[in-house]
Amino acid sequence: MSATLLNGRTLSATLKAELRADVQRFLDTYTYAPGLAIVRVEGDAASGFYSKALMKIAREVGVEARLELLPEQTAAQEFSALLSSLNQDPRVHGIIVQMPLPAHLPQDLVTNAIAPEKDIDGISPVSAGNLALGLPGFQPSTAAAVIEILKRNEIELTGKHVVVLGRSNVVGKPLALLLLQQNATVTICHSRTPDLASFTRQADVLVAAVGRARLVTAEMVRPGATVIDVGTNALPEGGMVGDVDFDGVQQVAGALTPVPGGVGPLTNALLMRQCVEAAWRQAEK
Ligand SMILES: NC(=O)C1=CN([C@@H]2O[C@H](COP(=O)(O)OP(=O)(O)OC[C@H]3O[C@@H](n4cnc5c(N)ncnc54)[C@H](OP(=O)(O)O)[C@@H]3O)[C@@H](O)[C@H]2O)C=CC1
Ligand SMILES: Nc1nc(=O)c2c([nH]1)NC[C@@H]1CN(c3ccc(C(=O)N[C@@H](CCC(=O)O)C(=O)O)cc3)C=[N+]21
Repeated sequence: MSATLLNGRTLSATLKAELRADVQRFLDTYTYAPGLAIVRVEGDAASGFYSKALMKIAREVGVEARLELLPEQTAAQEFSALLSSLNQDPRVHGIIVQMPLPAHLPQDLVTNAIAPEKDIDGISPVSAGNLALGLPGFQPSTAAAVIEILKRNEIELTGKHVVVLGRSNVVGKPLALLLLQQNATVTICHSRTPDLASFTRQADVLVAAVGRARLVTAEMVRPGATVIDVGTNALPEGGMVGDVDFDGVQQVAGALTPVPGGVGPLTNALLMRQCVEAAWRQAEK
């Protein structure tokens, strides 16, 4: 047996086409483009790649993006000052702060400093609270991408057992909440979970968001299950693999996302969608 590939690139192209049309409607209505600010503190190589990818997709859909690149040593005060000026800038509708940040910048200071209406990656406590309560607000784009890929491939979630590997604030935890909203039965596993395989083998849908290359092997997957690989792990020998052993797991899974070309491209498209959504909401106020 060989799993159906869930292609994130074609899905991302579809979303981009939808977004271009939406941005055009916005431009026809308001004469200025939706604006995005990408805030990156130097130091983490992977998020450098992510910034470039976001600039590119913004250009493709017509969002006006600017990159605020700060040196690694930036003081907390300076960082807050930048965020508060972006909060007040009427041409900036969405703000994304690239994670991870250097350890000297307190996480709560940063997340609290983003105005909730501009928090398009859903990292602030207000956004997280809205998500937990089922109120409208912005969702972390990676978690939203996982839901989108399942929905657009018509993979049923109601009543299904979804096992999420990883409990981070950007992926695992918000994803579990979104899955509950979709009426799934959700199990969250993490580094202290003993005998991971005993949980993963029960999954109708298995999501890996761990950051360990090829952690999920074929024996851990129930035959026919859907497997979503969020992991992006750079290999020492070059190249990138997911948290799933693709070659082995594709023999048993019913459907599987590749890395690259799976969740990643969709994450970027969904962040852009939330930015355009933020622009509409701010313009209509
Ligand atoms: N494609 C995309 O758009 C994105 C991809 N990513 C990728 O997704 C992966 C996860 O990212 P992120 O959530 O930020 O990572 P974090 O490092 O913040 O969280 C990893 C989670 O995995 C758990 N974990 C670690 N080792 C194991 C193990 N051996 N068994 C079970 N659970 C384990 C940790 O448990 P504990 O809490 O106990 O420490 C933690 O909850 C990374 O590869 C990252 O690069 C991230 C964001 C976007
Ligand atoms: N606030 C915040 N939100 C994030 O969502 C966030 C972040 N910070 N910091 C960095 C990580 C990383 N991340 C990725 C997004 C897309 C790809 C992606 O498009 N990957 C291509 C890889 C292309 C290639 O390298 O070949 C793919 O999977 O096909 C990867 C990684 C989001 N992150």
